[in-house]
Amino acid sequence: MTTYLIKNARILGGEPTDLLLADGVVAAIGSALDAALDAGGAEVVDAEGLVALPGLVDLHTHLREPGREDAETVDTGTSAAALGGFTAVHAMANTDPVADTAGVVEQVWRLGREAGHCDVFPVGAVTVGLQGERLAELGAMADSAARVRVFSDDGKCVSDAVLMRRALEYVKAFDGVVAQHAQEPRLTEDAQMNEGELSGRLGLRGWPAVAEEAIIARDCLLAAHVGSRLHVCHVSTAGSVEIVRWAKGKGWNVTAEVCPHHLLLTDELAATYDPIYKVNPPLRSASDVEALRAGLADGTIDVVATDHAPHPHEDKDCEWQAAAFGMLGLETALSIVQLTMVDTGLVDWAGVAERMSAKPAQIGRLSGHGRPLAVGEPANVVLYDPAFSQVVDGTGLASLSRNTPYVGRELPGRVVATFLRGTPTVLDGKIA
Ligand SMILES: NC(=O)N[C@@H](CC(=O)O)C(=O)O
Ligand SMILES: [Zn+2]
Ligand SMILES: [Zn+2]
Repeated sequence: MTTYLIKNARILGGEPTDLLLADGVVAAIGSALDAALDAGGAEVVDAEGLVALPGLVDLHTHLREPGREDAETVDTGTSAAALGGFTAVHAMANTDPVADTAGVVEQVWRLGREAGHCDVFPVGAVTVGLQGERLAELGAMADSAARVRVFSDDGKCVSDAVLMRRALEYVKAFDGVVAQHAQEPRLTEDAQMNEGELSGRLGLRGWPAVAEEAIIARDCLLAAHVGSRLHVCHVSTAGSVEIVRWAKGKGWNVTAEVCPHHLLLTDELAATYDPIYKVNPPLRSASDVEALRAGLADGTIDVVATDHAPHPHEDKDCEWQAAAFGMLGLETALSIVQLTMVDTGLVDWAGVAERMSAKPAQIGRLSGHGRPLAVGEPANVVLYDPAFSQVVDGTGLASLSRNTPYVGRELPGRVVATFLRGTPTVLDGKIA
């Protein structure tokens, strides 16, 4: 196994130092590590000007395999993840077949290992076939080789309160968590965009904030009632932030995520009628964006999760109403977080590491990820150039799909290298 000597990296944005990666761990940190070169030899990586972060962990990725390999595969999706600085992703269960059995989650987990770009932790469905009728075999998925700890019907809401309660109760046995896609179905029938003055003007059916907030409030109460762990997917409104803040204030075991696109983009983009901006939950108002940034900065929202949702062009290049919900996220996540949270002074690089590595790993109960960059820890490392800037053209993506909403935008930053347990998955900004 090759040893890597990373020269002059700024760990969490601090002073330049060297890191020696050997045998899968961070073997040494400091200056004068060149002795490693003389003894045995090491590959040198020049990290002058680069920030070193612990490998990023995504709690919310759609890899589409099995079933929609025309949109993404485990191989292409995890390539995109590595290029985005991720060393672990949680693969959502809304595949075909649905990941609602030990067999399917083990298949996805194995495909991740074979691809080798990052660790894949399958999310198990809460209900059989995401149908919201009866609980899936949560225990068998937890006990499988895939060791599932996160359960979600994402794409659909577990709207039945009794089922949600049972799921919350059940996952306690193995310290699991239910990740809820908070969308009250009756309030969002045929909903197309954020409900407001603009949806009326554009003639697109509105998606009211209360449809999200009502489910979050209910689920916080349910989680408290049964003493279980709730995670709220893709929080998108100021009111949702308030409810999560309230639940945390009560000491309840509730965590929440926000997506990069909800930290940057607003519902005004729907006026283009370009379905590239169609996403679930919808882009909201500028004041929601502000509240989401503030909530992420003060810790009310625990993590950034991409909700990377690839769709082939025939499902996106069509009329707004007919188009699929969802946008790509893995390859641009860190840049969007730099733009919206770091360059605005809301969080520093240590804060980014907390929200994109440590906390998501903790919520997913991953032991080998989200660890600090310290001697003896797994060598999961991202080298990132925050001074870089580029206009996104969208052609060089590793994802099989092309539905990124950032084409034509100037974004800061670039992932230069990613290491998974000491082995590079990305070098010079390319798959290693
Ligand atoms: N976010 C989306 O707009 N779409 C997701 C489903 C989801 O995350 O709810 C998808 O699977 O395409
Ligand atoms: Zn969702
Ligand atoms: Zn999703």
